[in-house]
Amino acid sequence: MTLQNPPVNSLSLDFLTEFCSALEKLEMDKSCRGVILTSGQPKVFSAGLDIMEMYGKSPERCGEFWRAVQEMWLKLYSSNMVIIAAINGSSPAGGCLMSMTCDYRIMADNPRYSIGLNETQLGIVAPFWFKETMVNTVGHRTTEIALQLGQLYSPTEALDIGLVDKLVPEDQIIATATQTMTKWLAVPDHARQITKSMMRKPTIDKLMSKREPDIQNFVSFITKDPIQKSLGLYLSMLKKRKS
Ligand SMILES: CCCCCCCCCCCC/C=C/CC(=O)SCCNC(=O)CCNC(=O)[C@H](O)C(C)(C)COP(=O)(O)OP(=O)(O)OC[C@H]1O[C@@H](n2cnc3c(N)ncnc32)[C@H](O)[C@@H]1OP(=O)(O)O
Repeated sequence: MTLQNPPVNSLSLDFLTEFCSALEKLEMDKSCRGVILTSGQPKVFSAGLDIMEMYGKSPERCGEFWRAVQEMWLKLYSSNMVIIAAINGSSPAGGCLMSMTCDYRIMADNPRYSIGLNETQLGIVAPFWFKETMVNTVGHRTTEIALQLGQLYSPTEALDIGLVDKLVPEDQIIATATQTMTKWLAVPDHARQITKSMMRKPTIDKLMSKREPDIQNFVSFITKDPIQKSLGLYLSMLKKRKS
């Protein structure tokens, strides 16, 4: 699957809805056992959640958006397919979350790229299921540091902490992902799927049982004046950086 939402594959409500529907089709297609997730945009895997969806929007619209973010995470994290992230660009925040739901992460070895959960840098807080996905990936202590600082890691640093599994030159990323897929698909599906579910079920069940309160929390948090102000400042910083 190639992410195509120019310019930076930000995860808008429309994009998330389309992504989930495409993933569901593949999930139901018994001939499809694995997916390589990559970006069709230069330099960026995904810029994370579309900040415009969280800025100046009505509570109803924010709720709808958050349900779509949850759905994307649930579909990816609980997928029966092998999902390999071919991270061919920067992957902050929601982009990092998306990568962490995959079974294996291969990143382009380019020091200009970065990956991590940088929410605190925007004045917002990564929800518990973002946090738990990171704990499940890199462990508790590393997550504690990463989340409080809102740290973005270079590919080499990300490899060091186990946030990605392999670095390769960018032009070899799909070939490496394909070779890796062959290895993963050599394992009998049922045994691998039950094992994957055993590892991830507690985190998935936790969100499933708290979906509605999690939406309420998000809406009440994101629509608060100081949070809106932080997001506004962050947006203007992003725009200014260009000029
Ligand atoms: C008890 C406590 C309870 C607590 C409850 C908590 C519940 C609430 C939790 C709330 C959590 C919300 C979670 C959010 C997670 C997210 O994903 S937030 C998004 C974070 N993303 C970022 O910080 C990335 C920002 N972007 C960049 O760093 C760069 O754009 C890039 C490195 C990805 C790419 O750089 P470059 O190629 O140089 O492109 P740019 O020129 O910067 O960008 C082009 C264009 O796109 C716009 N843009 C970039 N990112 C985003 C985005 N995420 N959303 C929307 N738009 C984006 C950028 O402004 C440029 O626009 P213009 O061309 O200038 O119009």
